[in-house]
Amino acid sequence: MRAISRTPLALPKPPERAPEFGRESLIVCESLVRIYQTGSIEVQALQGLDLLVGAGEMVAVVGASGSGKSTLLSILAGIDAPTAGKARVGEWDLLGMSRGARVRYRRHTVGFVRQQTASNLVPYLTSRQVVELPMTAAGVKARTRRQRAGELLAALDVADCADRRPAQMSGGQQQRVAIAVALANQPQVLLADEPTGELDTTTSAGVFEAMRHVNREFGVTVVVVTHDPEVSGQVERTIAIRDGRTSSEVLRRTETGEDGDTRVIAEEYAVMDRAGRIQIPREYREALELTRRVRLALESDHVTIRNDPS
Ligand SMILES: Nc1ncnc2c1ncn2[C@@H]1O[C@H](COP(=O)(O)OP(=O)(O)OP(=O)(O)O)[C@@H](O)[C@H]1O
Repeated sequence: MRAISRTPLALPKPPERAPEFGRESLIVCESLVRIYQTGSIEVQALQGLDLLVGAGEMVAVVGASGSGKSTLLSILAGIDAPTAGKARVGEWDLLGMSRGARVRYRRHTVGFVRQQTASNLVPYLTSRQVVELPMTAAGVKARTRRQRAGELLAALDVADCADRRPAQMSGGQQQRVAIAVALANQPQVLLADEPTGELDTTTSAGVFEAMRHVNREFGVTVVVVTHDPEVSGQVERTIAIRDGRTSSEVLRRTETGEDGDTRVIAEEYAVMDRAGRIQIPREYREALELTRRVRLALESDHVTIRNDPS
């Protein structure tokens, strides 16, 4: 229950019809719900998550273990289907897809890189062969396949690994080849679930730089789940998920000071859902002893939240 103080303000009239949520975005999740049922136990992995990602963006998704990051990525990858809500990637509505559409979506629109280096590749295939595999499935001609595989391996700095099998490569090289595989059919979106989780810090930085490179070079939109603050600190937008919902976002920009030095400015924002709900961080609530009932007041350019002394 909130007390809303009545400040006499002339409010602008709301538009007659609200614009469609995320109309301009490539990836749109709205009130996304995923419930897993195991026997009589129900787990709500996603509990009304909202997310917008624009074409060409590179974003990191962070959150505690069990917060729903992998579930979100599996849904975006077309591997898992949501229980309710809305999920759209480009033209594709991920809730109502037929089996055939799902195959086409996974083959052409998204590429997926997993954490386990070994599970991204095939032990008996060379890098060139494994990069060609998705193109063969898509009916790409042999000459084009060979040429594109060579270009991708070169772009990811593993051209020298073209004739090697996974066992003959380092973990970092394997993940670079895995990114090349994920990009084989020129997807709009590259999804990576903890792609550097099994790698040491230096190797992980190199693999992450390779993803930034493909984001810039090929314009592919990248969504990367990570636990690594080093990784999330290098993208312009980090989305934090808590209990199956988007809780906050950090935006980073580079600024050049008067001394000519460039520095990164990071600002954290709370995320408001479409119903107007926001989560006030615990330290703010504790500092002002905000408990169940608070006063909201509309000022000319901001809203205040105050403790209700009564
Ligand atoms: N196939 C499944 N069956 C039942 N419950 C599941 C399944 N997959 C995930 N869950 C549950 O859903 C919740 C979210 O899991 P998810 O793997 O998406 O979290 P996460 O943030 O990726 O965690 P981590 O960082 O540990 O990988 C967890 O409580 C998890 O136990």
